[in-house]
Amino acid sequence: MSPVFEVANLKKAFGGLAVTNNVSLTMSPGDRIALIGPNGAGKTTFVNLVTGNLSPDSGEVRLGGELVTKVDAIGRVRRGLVRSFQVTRLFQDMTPAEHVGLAVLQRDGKTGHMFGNFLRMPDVMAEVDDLLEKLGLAFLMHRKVSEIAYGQQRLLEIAVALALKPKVLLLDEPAAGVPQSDTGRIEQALADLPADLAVLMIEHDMDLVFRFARRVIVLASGAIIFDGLPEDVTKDALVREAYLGSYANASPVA
Ligand SMILES: Nc1ncnc2c1ncn2[C@@H]1O[C@H](COP(=O)(O)OP(=O)(O)OP(=O)(O)O)[C@@H](O)[C@H]1O
Repeated sequence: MSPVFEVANLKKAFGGLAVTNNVSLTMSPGDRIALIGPNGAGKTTFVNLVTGNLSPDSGEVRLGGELVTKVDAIGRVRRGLVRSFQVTRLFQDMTPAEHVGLAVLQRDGKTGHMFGNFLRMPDVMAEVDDLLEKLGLAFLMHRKVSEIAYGQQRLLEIAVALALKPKVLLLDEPAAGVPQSDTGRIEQALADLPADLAVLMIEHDMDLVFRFARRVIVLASGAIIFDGLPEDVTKDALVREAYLGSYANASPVA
């Protein structure tokens, strides 16, 4: 299958510190990849570089074969590279329906309607209903974000990302901060993501990594030190050394 996303020899340094050190990877439709690494390994910087929120010092990023290294973040979203919307970027006074509706309009280049009553547009509302229903949020679609639980806000991030119809979805710790009682809903949402979507998830929770990922990439000091199957990652000597044993006792779930 031809790759949907390619990163080649990406480099970024802050001052003298190489934070992204010659990173290359490819993703195909349907991939389920977990990107892990110790604190400060460079995971967030990598995501910022590929989404266009930071400029690399050198290297290339391609989406669907097209070189996008010089394309801005919005242009990359239009081409199908979407990062999960962060809770901190949700508007507390807006409703889930308004968030997802705006994402649908943005995707279709109809932001001129943003201040009209787009919630009366049947085609927009059909998509809003459908997505919020799938994520179990339909019952509170007209409540303010400030009134809904944190776990529901994290599900809303996923709904907003999906409204943009991504080909590649980057998820930054989708269950972080969610009470244990609500993580099942997030995991279900991850399991229900479209089969042909390529997903890369940054995650510290190794139980979630082993349940979600079919491939694991380990970043340490800005470089990829492992790219392979989940069942092999904890056996890898370089990975064990990078974590100094902190994850080495975790075991993959069959
Ligand atoms: N804008 C910046 N200027 C200078 N140094 C930075 C900047 N952004 C990140 N760094 C440094 O780059 C390194 C990698 O940071 P990054 O946030 O990408 O790591 P991470 O793997 O996402 O960490 P964590 O798991 O703790 O979120 C760290 O040493 C960090 O201090």
